[in-house]
Amino acid sequence: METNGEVLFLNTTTDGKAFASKGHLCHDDSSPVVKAQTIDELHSLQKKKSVPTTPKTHHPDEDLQKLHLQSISASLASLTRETGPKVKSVKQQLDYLTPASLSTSDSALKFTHILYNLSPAELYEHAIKHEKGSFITSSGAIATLSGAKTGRSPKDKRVVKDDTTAAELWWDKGSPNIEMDEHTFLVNRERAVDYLNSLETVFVNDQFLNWDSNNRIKVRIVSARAYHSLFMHNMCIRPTLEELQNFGTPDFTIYNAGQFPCNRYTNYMTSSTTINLNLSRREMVILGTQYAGEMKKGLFSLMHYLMPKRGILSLHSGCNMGRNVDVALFFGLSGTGKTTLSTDHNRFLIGDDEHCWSDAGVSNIEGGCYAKCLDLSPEKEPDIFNAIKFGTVLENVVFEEHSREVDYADKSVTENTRASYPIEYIPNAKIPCVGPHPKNVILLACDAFGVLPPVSKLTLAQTMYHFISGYTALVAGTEEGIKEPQATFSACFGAAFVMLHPTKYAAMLADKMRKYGTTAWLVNTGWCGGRYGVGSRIKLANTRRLIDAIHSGSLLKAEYKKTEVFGLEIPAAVDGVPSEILDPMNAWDDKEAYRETLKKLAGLFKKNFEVFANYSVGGESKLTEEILAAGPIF
Ligand SMILES: Nc1ncnc2c1ncn2[C@@H]1O[C@H](COP(=O)(O)OP(=O)(O)OP(=O)(O)O)[C@@H](O)[C@H]1O
Ligand SMILES: O=C([O-])CC(=O)C(=O)O
Ligand SMILES: [Ca+2]
Ligand SMILES: [Mn+2]
Repeated sequence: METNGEVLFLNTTTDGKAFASKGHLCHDDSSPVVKAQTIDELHSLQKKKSVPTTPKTHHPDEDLQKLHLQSISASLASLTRETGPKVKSVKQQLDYLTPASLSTSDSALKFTHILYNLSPAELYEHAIKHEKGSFITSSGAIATLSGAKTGRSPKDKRVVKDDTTAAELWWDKGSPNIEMDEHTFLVNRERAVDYLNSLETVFVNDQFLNWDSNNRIKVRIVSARAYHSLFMHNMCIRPTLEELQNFGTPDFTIYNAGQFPCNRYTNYMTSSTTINLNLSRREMVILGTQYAGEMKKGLFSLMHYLMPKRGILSLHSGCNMGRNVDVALFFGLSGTGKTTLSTDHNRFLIGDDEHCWSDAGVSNIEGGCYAKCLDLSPEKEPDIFNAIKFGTVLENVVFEEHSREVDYADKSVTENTRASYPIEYIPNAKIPCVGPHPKNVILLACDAFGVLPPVSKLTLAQTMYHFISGYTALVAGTEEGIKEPQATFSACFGAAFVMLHPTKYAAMLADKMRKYGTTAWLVNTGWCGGRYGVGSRIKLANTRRLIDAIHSGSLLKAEYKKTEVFGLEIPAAVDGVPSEILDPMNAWDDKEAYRETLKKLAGLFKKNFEVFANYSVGGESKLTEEILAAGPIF
């Protein structure tokens, strides 16, 4: 208990009264006393004053901070139709807060305590105290339950169709953008805001998207759960104290009232869950689902709208970089290996799921990763396993009651168990998360039919064909209701998030690949030696070796032959990989079954592509013809 070089002792006098004496060493074995007169004082010593967070103790900026939080609270309470809560100058804030400006309902008068950009430790405490199902696991990560929904609800997504978006967005068959009108959006917004406002406390995160500083987007997330606030703390880019003080008005605001349902009798609603995007108001509303991935992918949809307007391609892809500054992008639908394969101990991680490709190179949109945890092991995925520590959010995992050891094989809650952690939890993360133009583009498909080769080289037209097709076979339930493997086509390897017509993104990709001389590959991370149920999933170690050969450039030098039907160029040999798996025809015992399955899959590709046959890619009829010809021929 040494302070300022002085020591305090508690001595007891003969009459039993305690007094503090200064400096006198007396050989008494009673321990030194704390420098506090009361319990409250003692507790106040435990915490050092800090910024930025909810002001609890006085510091010079207290008044300003208080006003800042009050203005957020007031904008929640107010029934204004403003574009989200605005942070104003002190003078404006004072005007804003005069009683005359508040309407007279009780909810408008209520002060909702704003917990602003809390730290992971503070959020842990809130979650553990107030949110059932929150526990500290043995590695220090916080385990949480996302409630009834353990995956996204794409059928419940609605996008406001107004004069601008009617013309700009993709609305046709196959589009993820199901329309709603402005009025209904406001009805749902009011419902979410009223719910949030009825709470004693709400969490507010002010953060950034996109490591490309010229194209950074400021987002505000208003949520009811510490789990949601910590998830977004991990997933978005965390501002420095200085950046936070100069944050100003957000470019986009999410109102997450996920515990509270929407009213099913509201127009356009088909269930009690709804995720609403209003691009003109720059707002998003979530009702009836607590699955945190809705916020992450809602913001990704926003980027899929904003970035192409600036000539920047937004991509559902992972990204890493070698020591030779060679960048690779990993495209693929959910569960195909973007996170697993971009997290590579021998390379620098730029990001695992969402990127931008501009004239300056690539940049990660996010500040964190979101890894699938089912069957996670320290042997196969050491970097991800070790990232699951204090600060990491573990969703829907099962753990041993006493030791709190997580059992990653247990899918009692869901197959879509997840870990969300800040990107710097991966030891070789490249920070800032930006890199030069990609040398390789790897299209990942988890082929449950087992007929696509483990690796093949693509022509530009084939790349476009497979990019627009976006094939995989979903295995786990990232999307509500999908439990069995099933062939899926999802344009741009993420149709659930595109806002514009897929050919717009495809044309930009073709353009950039040509300009920067990027080579593309198709990698099957799925089945081998037979379809699901007969063959087995390609060993992760083998996929990693194939990808190593792409990165090193050695695969470019291999001898190639063309496969039947899909016309894919497959290598005869790859270092360290059994050659018999490289040609799926060899890997299957039953050749007849192989040919039949191959044709079946080719038919599914063809049928899926019909809707795109009438679109020209980037207004180039030549490229469009080439793309159509690059599909399966049978
Ligand atoms: N050969 C393989 N290649 C890649 N992943 C494999 C392979 N075999 C098994 N897996 C497993 O498949 C899963 C791939 O999931 P991953 O988190 O990388 O998906 P993702 O593409 O990032 O999806 P999302 O967009 O939903 O985050 C991991 O659990 C990984 O362990
Ligand atoms: O959004 C999610 O729930 C997980 C994810 O990354 C995806 O589905 O692509
Ligand atoms: Ca991922
Ligand atoms: Mn994803």
